[in-house]
Amino acid sequence: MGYSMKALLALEDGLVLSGRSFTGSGEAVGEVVFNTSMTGYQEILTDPSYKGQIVTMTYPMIGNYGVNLEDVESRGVQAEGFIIKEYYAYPSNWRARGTLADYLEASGRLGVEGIDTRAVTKRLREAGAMRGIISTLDLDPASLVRRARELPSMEGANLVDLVTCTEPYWWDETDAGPYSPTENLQVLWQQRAGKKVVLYDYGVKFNIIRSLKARGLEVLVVPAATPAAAVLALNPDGIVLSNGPGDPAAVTYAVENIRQCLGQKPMFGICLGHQLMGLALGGRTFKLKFGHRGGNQPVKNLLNGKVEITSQNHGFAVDLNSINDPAVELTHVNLNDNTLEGLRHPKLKAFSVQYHPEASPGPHDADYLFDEFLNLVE
Ligand SMILES: NC(=O)CC[C@H](N)C(=O)O
Repeated sequence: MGYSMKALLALEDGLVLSGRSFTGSGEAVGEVVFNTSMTGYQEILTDPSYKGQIVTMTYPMIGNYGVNLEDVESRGVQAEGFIIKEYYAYPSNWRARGTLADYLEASGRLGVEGIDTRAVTKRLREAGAMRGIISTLDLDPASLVRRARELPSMEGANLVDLVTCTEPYWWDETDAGPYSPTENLQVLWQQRAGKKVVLYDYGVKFNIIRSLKARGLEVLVVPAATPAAAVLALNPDGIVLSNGPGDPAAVTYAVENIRQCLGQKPMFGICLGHQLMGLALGGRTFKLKFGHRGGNQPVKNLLNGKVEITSQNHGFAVDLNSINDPAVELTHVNLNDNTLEGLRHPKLKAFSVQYHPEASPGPHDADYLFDEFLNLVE
């Protein structure tokens, strides 16, 4: 609060806009993407799928309800930086434990306000997602644009390795970490009874795990590179493939593990997990122009004709025409651009969706997918 330090935003196409830091001095680099959610900034900032990205919000005022202890989707802020129109520094909410500015600053993340984020969004919609920089340290527009152009592309980037857990752990709401590293997988597995599923952590949002737990499933979270053989040796009741950052095609070891698990156990993939399942089924992924991020994406369920309003955050997609296996059914399609939103392989008891049934933030229309997974498990 009280900061009025000048900050610049530069995009690789040469656009440079001037704003102010609301978190002190700093800099962030990454792919600049827009999110159309009206609320939920804390869930968005802590979603590991935003690794490598600077997020801008189309909603014009951010910070009004502060930050709290519950609305976290991982153990910290994951987005590289945050760009908003107007920061509101005096939170009003009974759950608030602090301000967004302090939260970002404590994580070493730069937040910039005073940017016409709708203009930025229009630019990204026209040109596609772009690499960019926000900075209070380098205020030379030409230098910033040059540096933005030198950043690595999101295409081909394996960012899963940066966000997956390092050791397997059982999820408890009260203790999302630190993870207990000592047990081997088999010993850990025996610690719990009941229906147990393994969740491959590619950068999981906590609400996926909470949604599984709410249905009575025990969830063992395992590092992304855990070999399929080690997972199958546990004889789990099901396998969940989480969301995560970066280019799915770059996570080749995950595709191979999923291929080995398919048909062995019921499987459910979400977002990156869906893309990886698509690849494992022989499909292809590609980068969308500017992606889908927000809580208002209309998706048609082709099995029952119903339209769901969904929560989304992705820049890549599975090519609808790339899966030749006739046993694979397309189950969901995006009504804005007709891209693939869901598929299933009934014989293999596997299904996946590109969007986020766990919401957080966003509508709960697609919550039923967790029930469908529970049915497969049972
Ligand atoms: N939320 C996710 O899992 C994102 C998947 C992938 N990183 C994408 O951008 O498409």
